[in-house]
Amino acid sequence: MEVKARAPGKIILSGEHAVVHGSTAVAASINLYTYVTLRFSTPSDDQDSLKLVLKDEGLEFSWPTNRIKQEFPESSAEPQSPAPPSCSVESAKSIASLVEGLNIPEAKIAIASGVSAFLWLYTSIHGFKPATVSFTSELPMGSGLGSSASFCVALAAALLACTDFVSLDLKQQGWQSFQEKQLDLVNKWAFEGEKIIHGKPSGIDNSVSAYGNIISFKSGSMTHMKANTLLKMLITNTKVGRNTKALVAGVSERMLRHPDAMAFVFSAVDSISQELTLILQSPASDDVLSVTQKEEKIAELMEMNQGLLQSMGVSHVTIETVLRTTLKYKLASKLTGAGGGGCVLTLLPTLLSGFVVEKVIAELESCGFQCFTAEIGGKGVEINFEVSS
Ligand SMILES: Nc1ncnc2c1ncn2[C@@H]1O[C@H](COP(=O)(O)OP(=O)(O)OP(=O)(O)O)[C@@H](O)[C@H]1O
Ligand SMILES: C[C@@](O)(CCO)CC(=O)[O-]
Ligand SMILES: [Mg+2]
Repeated sequence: MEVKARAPGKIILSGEHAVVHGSTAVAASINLYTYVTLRFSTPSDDQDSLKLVLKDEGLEFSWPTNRIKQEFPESSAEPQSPAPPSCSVESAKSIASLVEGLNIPEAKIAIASGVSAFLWLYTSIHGFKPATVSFTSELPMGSGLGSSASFCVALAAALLACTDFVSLDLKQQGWQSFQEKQLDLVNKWAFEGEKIIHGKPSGIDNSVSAYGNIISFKSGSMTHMKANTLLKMLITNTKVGRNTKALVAGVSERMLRHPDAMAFVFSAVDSISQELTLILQSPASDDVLSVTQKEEKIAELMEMNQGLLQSMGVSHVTIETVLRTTLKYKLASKLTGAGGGGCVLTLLPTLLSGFVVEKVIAELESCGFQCFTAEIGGKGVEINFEVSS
């Protein structure tokens, strides 16, 4: 049996980091995906191992099923429960031992946390069943666009689609969506994977990757919004690599050093995200004046949020360069995702001429950055049972 899943990346319009500490954040899916293909081995394959293929990295890993059984003697080849367990200290040790033997090249060592999340989700759902699981992604990894969450959501979706916990139409052609209850399950499992990669995720990234659209998220509860206001964002990748786990830990340390001041920062971010939620939920309008007024408010909220992100210590010299460059064209920008490098959003107002957009992009790209646009607020994770020839 072969199944494919794809899960989108995301942009955070407001509230990253503060959301980890209970503030509201607003995020939207983007039309860049991580794809996974899962194929269980058949007796004729004569394959008694679990294979992981990371196509973009040119990496392939394999674990004999006996080796997995040795680390997880309690696991079975059939899924035991629909509810995701959290990775215990014992299981984390077993996973570390399975990852240690892989000899991941030093330059690609960041991949180890993704491999660990893979092993945890796979063995928790399908035990030691032999299979080949391949990934490819349109998202730049570790750049603030939710590559880790889309990796976990796509994987959880493909794994659960092959269990009795989720019923899908195996004969339907092309991509199909999950029902709400099934999405809840996929999202819960993906969150466990994100915990392995991030340490302390808020859950916003996996939620927006699972459900799609635009969501306003606070302490695990969310309001789903359709994109009433058509937002056009330029995404600039500074190409400075960073790691969400370390950045989230850095903000928590600052919180411990300055609890009162940071509580005000988080509270200000909460107000910004709530105001943004109201703007995005307000009825769509064809009237140019009201569209422009909305965009001006959104631009100002983005600038205020960026200032607060700076005070959390998660900006970066390259992010500041993007901010300065876009400000020359009177355009508002903010970092998106964990910051520390990665991607920056710039609001492109409806009335902005294509000529100006081209000039901004040219100037940003002359600094060595990479610019692109993406569609915002599309579908979440989907599944496909078509067997490719
Ligand atoms: N396609 C993939 N294959 C393997 N591992 C992946 C893949 N995508 C993401 N990962 C794992 O996720 C890590 C990047 O996650 P991280 O949370 O730091 O960045 P991000 O998710 O891209 O950005 P943000 O969390 O700010 O949105 C990678 O180092 C790797 O371990
Ligand atoms: C930095 C953070 O707020 C967003 C990363 O995309 C972390 C999280 O919410 O899990
Ligand atoms: Mg991430």
